[in-house]
Amino acid sequence: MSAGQVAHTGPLPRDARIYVAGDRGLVGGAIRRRLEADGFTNLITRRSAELDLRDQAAVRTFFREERPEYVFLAAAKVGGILANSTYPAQFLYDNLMIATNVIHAAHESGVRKLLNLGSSCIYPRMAPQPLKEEYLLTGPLEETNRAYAVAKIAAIELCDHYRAQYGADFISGMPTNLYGPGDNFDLKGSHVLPALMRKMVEAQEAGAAQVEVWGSGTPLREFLYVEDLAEACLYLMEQVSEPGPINIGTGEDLTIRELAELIADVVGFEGDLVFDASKPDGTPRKLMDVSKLTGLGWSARTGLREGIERTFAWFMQERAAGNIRS
Ligand SMILES: NC(=O)C1=CN([C@@H]2O[C@H](COP(=O)(O)OP(=O)(O)OC[C@H]3O[C@@H](n4cnc5c(N)ncnc54)[C@H](OP(=O)(O)O)[C@@H]3O)[C@@H](O)[C@H]2O)C=CC1
Ligand SMILES: C[C@H]1O[C@H](OP(=O)(O)OP(=O)(O)OC[C@H]2O[C@@H](n3cnc4c(=O)[nH]c(N)nc43)[C@H](O)[C@@H]2O)[C@@H](O)[C@@H](O)C1=O
Repeated sequence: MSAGQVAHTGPLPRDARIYVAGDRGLVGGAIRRRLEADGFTNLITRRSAELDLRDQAAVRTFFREERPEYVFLAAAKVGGILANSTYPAQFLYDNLMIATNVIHAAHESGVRKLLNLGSSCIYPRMAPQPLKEEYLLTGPLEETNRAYAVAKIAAIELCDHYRAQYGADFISGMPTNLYGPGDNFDLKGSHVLPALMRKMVEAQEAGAAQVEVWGSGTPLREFLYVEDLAEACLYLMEQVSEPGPINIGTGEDLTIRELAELIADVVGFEGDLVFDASKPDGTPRKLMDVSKLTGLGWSARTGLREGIERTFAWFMQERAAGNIRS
């Protein structure tokens, strides 16, 4: 195949060999469930304890032996604002190694198509809003997640250069902040939505009158339900073949204070919200411009309240069963 002749679009065969990297996580789990529900019969998965994707030799052997035809790259070192700013070396190293090893091995072993997942934090901190794909690399990054963002930008570059030089059909989706069943509820490592949900449930049970919300409450964030994201990933894999990031979001945002109030309403927490200004706010706003993806034919369907209600139901059920990650 010559460079540039790289488009693999159209429905994936139901018996295609598909590797979902990171299938025990929030995103990979939702992608695996989506594929199973759609009748895909030949899914390949590995836990990190079985295959450490930072290990180049192990990754190369895995791809040689398993010969996946399609790859959803949803394995990464991931966390909220505190984890990102406390462990920048690990966020940079792990994510560079995972992306480099998987993308290179996918190329070497002849993978037909790969979807690389990044994040909205790749865009400059003070980029105009909403964030268009073309704003990539036009200004300085947000300090609290610069290490993670640099690794995610490197992964986009790998996909684009392997496409240009080798004709590899590797594409990159950039989701906004995600939430849903399977999320990380560990208060030190998690993102804001699961953190506030857990804090409010625990405050209610303890009869506490207040819950602590980090920062000023004024930053704006956009939230996409992870089952919508999984649908978008399959859509991209089947319908889209082009270089550069493709934003995946809802195109709507709200303040952290508004988010906290909405979660309190769903959970039934009636106490006070106390804002801890000693904790970082992070990026003031990162609203995705999703017109590229909507123009290609996909848009999100789950409203924020509905998504939070479903996540809350899942959280309470899994918590009762002792299955919550923390
Ligand atoms: N959560 C969010 O809000 C957002 C996430 N994303 C992107 O989505 C992708 C997935 O994130 P998410 O599902 O939230 O993350 P999770 O932390 O929920 O899951 C991460 C997954 O990666 C696997 N993993 C981590 N390190 C390694 C390793 N060294 N070797 C093999 N597997 C490893 C884990 O495997 P195991 O469990 O077996 O250890 C786990 O299955 C990431 O690329 C992230 O950037 C983008 C935007 C927002
Ligand atoms: C997905 C995305 O996720 C991260 O970026 P972030 O959007 O800043 O992430 P966050 O969800 O942790 O915080 C959002 C906002 O919410 C506030 N906040 C209030 N109270 C809590 C709280 O209890 N926990 C957390 N985590 N945040 C809280 C917090 O102070 C901040 O203002 C990066 O990892 C980045 O790399 C990335 O890709």
